[in-house]
Amino acid sequence: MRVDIVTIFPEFFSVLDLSLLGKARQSGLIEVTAHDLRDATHDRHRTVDDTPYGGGAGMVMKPEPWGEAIDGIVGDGASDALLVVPSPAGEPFTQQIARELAAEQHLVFACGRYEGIDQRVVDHYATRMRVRLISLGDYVLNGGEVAVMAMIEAAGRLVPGVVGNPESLVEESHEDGLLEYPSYTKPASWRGLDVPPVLLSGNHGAIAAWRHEQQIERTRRVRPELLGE
Ligand SMILES: N#Cc1c(-c2ccc3ccn(Cc4ccncc4)c3c2)n[nH]c1N
Repeated sequence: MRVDIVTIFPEFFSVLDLSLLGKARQSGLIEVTAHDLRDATHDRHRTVDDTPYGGGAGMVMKPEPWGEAIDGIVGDGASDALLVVPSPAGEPFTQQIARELAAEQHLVFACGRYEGIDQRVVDHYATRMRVRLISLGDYVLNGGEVAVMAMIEAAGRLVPGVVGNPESLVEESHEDGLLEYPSYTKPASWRGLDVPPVLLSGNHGAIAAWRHEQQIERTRRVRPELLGE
């Protein structure tokens, strides 16, 4: 998988050199490149924003630098890459979307700032490639970088070979539509709190049943809508 990120804060993504995704990059499973949008400007102040047509507070990101930056990644014609634009107006990011992103060969993320990116950037690239506006959640961030970091981590860990033991991906929250069961490790008793005895029983059938019941109970308590309730 190739991942290109366009942002005015490319250094924000240096953290992707660490941990699991760092290993995936070193092994060539995932190639991540952060591009500085200001490298696609040509004025002395490296301007990427301007006042909004129609008035209003804040600034809007100019279309020209975005056009030059994204063309520099996908060329100037049609592209099979998927352009992902984090936006408060986007579709809610879910595990299913993470799976869909993980199946892509080439992802291009456009990280906006200020009040967002001139709409014509999305409109233009929608004529040349698939474009998805995706929201991290129903709260307001100052830009797209945090959202893109979450999307890259959520999708990257699903890319075959990135996670050592694929089994560990199966029993996670949201993977089967339920929240995950509680986990325990040694010691068997800690500050007067004991590990549920069934987990020490060695009875794998009873353990699986208990874990599933815990998933249902936790999902009903915390996220009843996932059960259609
Ligand atoms: N994904 C996602 C997001 C964002 C988000 C994403 C990109 C940009 C670019 C600029 N801003 C700032 C802004 C713009 C317009 N309205 C309010 C704030 C962004 C916010 N906020 N909340 C989310 N869940």
